[in-house]
Amino acid sequence: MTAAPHDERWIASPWNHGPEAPALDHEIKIHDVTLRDGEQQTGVAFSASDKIRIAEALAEAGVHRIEAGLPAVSSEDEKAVRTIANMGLPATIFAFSRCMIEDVKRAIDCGVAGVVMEIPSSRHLIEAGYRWSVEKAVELSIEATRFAHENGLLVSFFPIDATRAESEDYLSLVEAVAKDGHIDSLGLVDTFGVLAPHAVERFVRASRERLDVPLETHFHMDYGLGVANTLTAAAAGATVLQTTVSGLGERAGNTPMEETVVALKTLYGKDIGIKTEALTPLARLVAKLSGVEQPSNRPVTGKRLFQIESGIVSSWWRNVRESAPAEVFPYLPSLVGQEEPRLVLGKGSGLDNVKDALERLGMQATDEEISEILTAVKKRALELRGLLDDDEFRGIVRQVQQQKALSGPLTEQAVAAP
Ligand SMILES: CC(=O)SCCNC(=O)CCNC(=O)[C@H](O)C(C)(C)COP(=O)(O)OP(=O)(O)OC[C@H]1O[C@@H](n2cnc3c(N)ncnc32)[C@H](O)[C@@H]1OP(=O)(O)O
Ligand SMILES: CC(C)C(=O)C(=O)O
Repeated sequence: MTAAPHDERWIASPWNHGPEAPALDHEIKIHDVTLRDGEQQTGVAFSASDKIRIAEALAEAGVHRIEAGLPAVSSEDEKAVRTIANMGLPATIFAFSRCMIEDVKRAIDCGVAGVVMEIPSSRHLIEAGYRWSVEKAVELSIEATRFAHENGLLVSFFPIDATRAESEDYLSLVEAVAKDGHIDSLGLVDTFGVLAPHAVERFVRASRERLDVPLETHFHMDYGLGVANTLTAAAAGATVLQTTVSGLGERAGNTPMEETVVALKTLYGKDIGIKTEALTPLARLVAKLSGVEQPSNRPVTGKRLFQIESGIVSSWWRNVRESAPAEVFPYLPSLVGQEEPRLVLGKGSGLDNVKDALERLGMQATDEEISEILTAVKKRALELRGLLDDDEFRGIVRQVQQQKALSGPLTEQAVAAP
C-alpha cells in the first residue's frame, strides 16, 4: 500500500490508499504523440517550426520521449523530424513508421533513436481496410522491424486496432513478429477507444504473458476513458504512457498528458518527473499553434478552473485562502502553472463576491447597497449570459449609490411632509 500522497497543494482522498492501491513502483515514462497523432486531429496542420517549438517545450517540461512525426507525410515533416532529432533535446526522439523499408530508411536518415512501427492487427481491418492477408501483415512487420533493429533503431511495435482484434489473432501476430523480426517494446493500441476499464488489466496481462517486453499504452478518448484506462494499465505494469497535450488527436483525441500526469502525482502518489507547473503554458502553446481552443473547464489547464463564481464557494474561499487554500480545490493552481484563484461576478455570485470586488477595486458600500449591487449583478449576468467585468461592476456600484443618494433626501422629505 502506498502512503497517502500529501502536499500543501492538494488533499488526498483516503479512499485512494486502501489495501488495493497499486504499488506503482516501476519506472513510468511519457511518450508524447502530439506531433503525430495530435496532428491527425482533423484540421490541425503544424509547420516544421511549430513542431520544433512544441518539441522544445515538451522536453523542457520533462517529457521523456517525443514522437516527432512520420517523415513520409511531407518534406516539412521530414525536416521537423530531422531537426528535432538533432537538437540535443533531453528526450528520446522517435519517428513514426509504417512497416516498410522506405519509411525506416527515412527515419534512419533523420537521425532518430527509435521508430514506432505500425501495422494493422485485427483481421477485419487487415482484410477489409487494407485488402491484405494476415500473413502479409506479419511478413511486412517481420521484414521492417528486423531492418530497423539491424540499423540500430529502438523498435516500438504498434499493432493498430489491437483491442478489437480477436485476442489470438493479435497475440499470435505480435509473437510471430517478435520471433522472426524484432520488438523492443509493444504498443497496447486502442485505436478506436473501445476498451472498457474492467478489461484493461486482462489486456495488459495477456500481452505480457505472450511477450516479455515493456508495454506502452496508446488509448483514445472516444468514450472519454483514455485517462482511466491509461492509469489502470500503468497500475497493471505498463511502463510507457503515450499521450498528447490537451488530448489532441484523431477523432475525439488521445489520452491527455495533463490529467494523466497530475492524477499519477496526486491520486497515486507517483511523481514521474514531469514539471507539472509547465502543463498550462504547454497547453496554451499547443492551442495557439494548432488553432484548437480548449474549453474553459478543461481539466488541469482550462482557463476558468480557478475562477470562482458561486457564492457559496466564494465564501469558503474567503475563509480558507490564508490558512488552508487547498481545502476548496482538488489541487492548487500553482501545481499546474495556472493563475492564482480569484472570485468573479456572475448570476451565481453571492455577497462575498461583491465584497471581494469592492475591496479589490478600492470601493466602499454599505450592507444595504451591497445587497442591491448583488441583485443588479445577477440581473446583468443573465442579460450578458456570462460574467461581468470590472467596468460593468463599477457602473452598477455607481448606479446603486447614485439612486441611494437621490432617494435619501426624497425619503426625508416624505418623512417631513405630514
Ligand atoms: C492507420 C494509420 O496509419 S493512421 C495514420 C494516419 N496518418 C496519416 O495518414 C498521415 C498522413 N498521411 C499521408 O500523408 C499519406 O497518407 C501518406 C504519405 C502516409 C501515404 O500516402 P499515399 O501515397 O496515399 O500512400 P498509400 O496510403 O496509398 O500507401 C502506400 C503504400 O503503403 C502501404 N501501407 C500502408 N500502411 C502500411 C503499413 N502500416 N505497413 C506497411 N505498408 C503500409 C499501402 O498498402 C500502400 O502499398 P502499395 O503501394 O503496395 O499499395
Ligand atoms: C491510426 C494509428 C496510427 C493510431 O494512431 C492508432 O491506432 O491509434
